[in-house]
Amino acid sequence: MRVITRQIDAPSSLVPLLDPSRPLLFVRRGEGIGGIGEALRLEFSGPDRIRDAAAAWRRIAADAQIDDPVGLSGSGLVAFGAFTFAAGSDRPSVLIVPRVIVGRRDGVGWITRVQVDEGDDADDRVAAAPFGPEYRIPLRPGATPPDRYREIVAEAVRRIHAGDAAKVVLARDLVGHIPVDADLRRVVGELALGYPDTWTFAIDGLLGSSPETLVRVGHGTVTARVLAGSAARGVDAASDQAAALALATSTKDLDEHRFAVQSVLASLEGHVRGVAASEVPYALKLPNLWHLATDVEAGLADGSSVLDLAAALHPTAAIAGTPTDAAVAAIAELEGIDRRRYSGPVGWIDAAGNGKWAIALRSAEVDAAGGVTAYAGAGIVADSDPEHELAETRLKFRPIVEAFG
Ligand SMILES: C=C(O[C@@H]1C=C(C(=O)O)C=C[C@H]1O)C(=O)O
Repeated sequence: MRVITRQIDAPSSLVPLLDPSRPLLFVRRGEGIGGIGEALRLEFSGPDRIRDAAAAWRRIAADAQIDDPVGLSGSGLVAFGAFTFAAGSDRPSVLIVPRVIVGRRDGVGWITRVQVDEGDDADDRVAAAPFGPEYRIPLRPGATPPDRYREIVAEAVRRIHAGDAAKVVLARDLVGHIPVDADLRRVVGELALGYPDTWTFAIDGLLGSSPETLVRVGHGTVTARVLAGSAARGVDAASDQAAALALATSTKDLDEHRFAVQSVLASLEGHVRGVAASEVPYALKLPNLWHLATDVEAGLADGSSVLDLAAALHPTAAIAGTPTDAAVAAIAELEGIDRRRYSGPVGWIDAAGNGKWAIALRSAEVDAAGGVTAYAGAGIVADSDPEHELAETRLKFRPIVEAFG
């Protein structure tokens, strides 16, 4: 592959530049990268899907000729990726190298062109195209309707009391249908506008706005943002403060959160040095929710790429549970849905192994026939209440329900 990056005037928004039916995007606060076309697409499956992708990418990156005078996070050769939550999903996990990548960071814009074969002329006209017709679709209960969700939460609580696991994250689904040729940039644009502090992504039909950073690597530094423990926002300033305070002092939520932080620290062990994480989590404010959050920072110790670390981290206790094997088995048995790429790693990696990966939450998968499946879940612990957990999933669906509606 020959890869050439050049500086351009920073585009005010990347979304209008993308392909309406196959947008590729990873942004936060208006900064990040978008992709057009596919120069290379690799698919992975099975228990080693992330590790296999990390190894394949190392070989591809080593062979590429890269001319990148811009040198910012996301410039040069980049692959976007989305991985399934489960090893046995019927969906593939993918790495996609676009033909053209556009980026924006610190007021600087750039364009990267990727040439695969000699004489292969990338169509380099990148222009904003007007959005297609408006559409608004409802998302309705899917394979796991609310009644069933209450039942499986109650069953998980019973199993936790019986000692099978300490925490199990259970999700349910909503389904809908968009018109043929619907412009997916509309949904992505809504998400980016409504949830600017989250990672807004669009990769291979997986669209969403996730507040949770699985892992980031850059300049030899590794960071993660662990979320677990949630509460509804208050209706006014006083009740909102009270909700945040109640969350930050709730034993149930602090327990749930501790499991998630411990799983991240244990997975990073051996790969990092000098780990810094706060003793107590803070309350992270989103438009729809409060979350307990812990930011983790460390130095990279072993030359791992961001995908190597994603492979080590996935699935964290934030989206699977504790202990991992028992939680994953309980999820497969109780949920009765294929999570596909929901709660899997989603993000990008560059030729040096740096990159940014989020956990695909607050998201939906759009298939080729226009079928939409959205997922949201909640961490179940010993004193979880089914009605409360159901209400929490409703709040977590809000970004995606509103973006499609
Ligand atoms: C499982 C989801 O979110 C995860 C579970 C949380 C919780 O149980 O409190 C909070 C944030 C995420 O780690 C989801 O959004 O679907």
